[in-house]
Amino acid sequence: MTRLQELRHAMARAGLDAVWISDPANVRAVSGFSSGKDGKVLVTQGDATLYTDARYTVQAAEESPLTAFIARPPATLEHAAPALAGLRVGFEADHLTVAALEDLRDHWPQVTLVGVQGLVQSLRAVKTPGEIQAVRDAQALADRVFAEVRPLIEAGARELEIASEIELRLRRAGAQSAFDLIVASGPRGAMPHGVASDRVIQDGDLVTVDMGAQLRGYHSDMTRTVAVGTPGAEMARVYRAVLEAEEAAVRAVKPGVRTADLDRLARDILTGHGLGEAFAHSLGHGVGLEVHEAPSLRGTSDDVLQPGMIITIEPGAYLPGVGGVRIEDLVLVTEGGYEVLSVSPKELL
Ligand SMILES: CSCC[C@H](N)C(=O)N[C@@H](C)C(=O)N[C@@H](C)C(=O)O
Repeated sequence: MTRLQELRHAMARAGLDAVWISDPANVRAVSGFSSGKDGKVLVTQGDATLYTDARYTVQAAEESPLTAFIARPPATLEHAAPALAGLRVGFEADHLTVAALEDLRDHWPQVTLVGVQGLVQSLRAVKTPGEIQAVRDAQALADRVFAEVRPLIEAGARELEIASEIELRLRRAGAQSAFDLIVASGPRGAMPHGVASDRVIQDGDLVTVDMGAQLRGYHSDMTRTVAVGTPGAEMARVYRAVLEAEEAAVRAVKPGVRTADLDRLARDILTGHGLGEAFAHSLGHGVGLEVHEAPSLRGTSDDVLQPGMIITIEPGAYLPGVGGVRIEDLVLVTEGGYEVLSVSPKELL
C-alpha cells in the first residue's frame, strides 16, 4: 500500500473526507516534493493536489507524481474551495498557525474544519524501503565522518573546531548537519544539548559528540562519549553504567515491544547505579524526515515497535558541575528484532 493509500484509510477511520497538509515533512512524505515548507497538499478520497508557487514549477513536476497547482494564497485556497464544500476537512492542529486557520475559515465557509494531530506522522513512523536506505546512507556518512574526526578530539582542541570539522566533511559529501552539533567536554557534558562552544578540551575530559547527517532530506542521529587521556574513576563508572543501559535496551528492541517499557528498562539499570535522577530525558525517538519524529521512547508513550521503524536508543547521565555521558545508537526495527545502523566504536579509551 502506498503512503497516500494508507493516509486515505487513516482519514476514513478519523471520519474525514479530506485533509489539508501543511507540515513541511508531511508535505514531503505524501507528495515527494522536497521543498515542503513552500508547499501544501490537499488529499481527498479521490484526488491529491500539491499546491506550490512558480519558483517550484519544474521541481514539483520532477519530484512529485501529484497534480501540481501553481499559485500563491489566496488563489490556492480559492482553487480548492468548490471541491470541498460540505465536507469534513482535517487540518494539522500541531502545525497550522492561528492566522493560517483563520484563512482557511475565511476561504472555505462551507467546510467543517477538524483539527487532527499525528495523522501523517504516525504513518511516517514505519519507513518504506527507500526511506530506510536513505537513513542508512546518512548514518554511514556520519560514521565515516566521526572516524575521520575522532583523532582530532584531544587536549588543546576547541569544541568548535571539532564541530566545524564535522560540518565541513558532511558538506563536502553533499550532506549537512542534521542539527546544531553537540560537542560538550568536561563539565559541559552535564548539558544534554551542550552545543559546541569555544571551550578548550582538557586532559582527562569526557567529550560527548552528538551528530547527525541530513542527506536527501533524511536524517541520522548518533552520540558517542569519548575520553581524552584517562578519565577520573567516577566518570568511568558513569560511562560503564550508561553503556550497560544502552546495550540492554538495544538488545530488547523487537516488534511488539512497548517503547515505554524500553525506557523503563534503561532507567531501572541507571537507577540501580544511583543514576536514575541523572537520566534527564527520554530513551529515544524515531528518526527520518525529521530528527525527532514518531515513535516516542518516553515513559508516558503508548507507542509499540513495528518492523520498519527507525529509532534511537540514547540513555545518558548528567551530573551538574562534574560532567556527563550519553551513548546513542540508531536502530532499525526488523521482523526478527533489530539492526544497529550506527557502527562507530563505543570503547571509552
Ligand atoms: C536538537 S536535535 C538533538 C538530537 C539529539 N541527538 C537528541 O535526540 N537528544 C535527546 C536527548 C533528545 O532531545 N530527546 C528528546 C526526544 C526528549 O527526550 O525530549
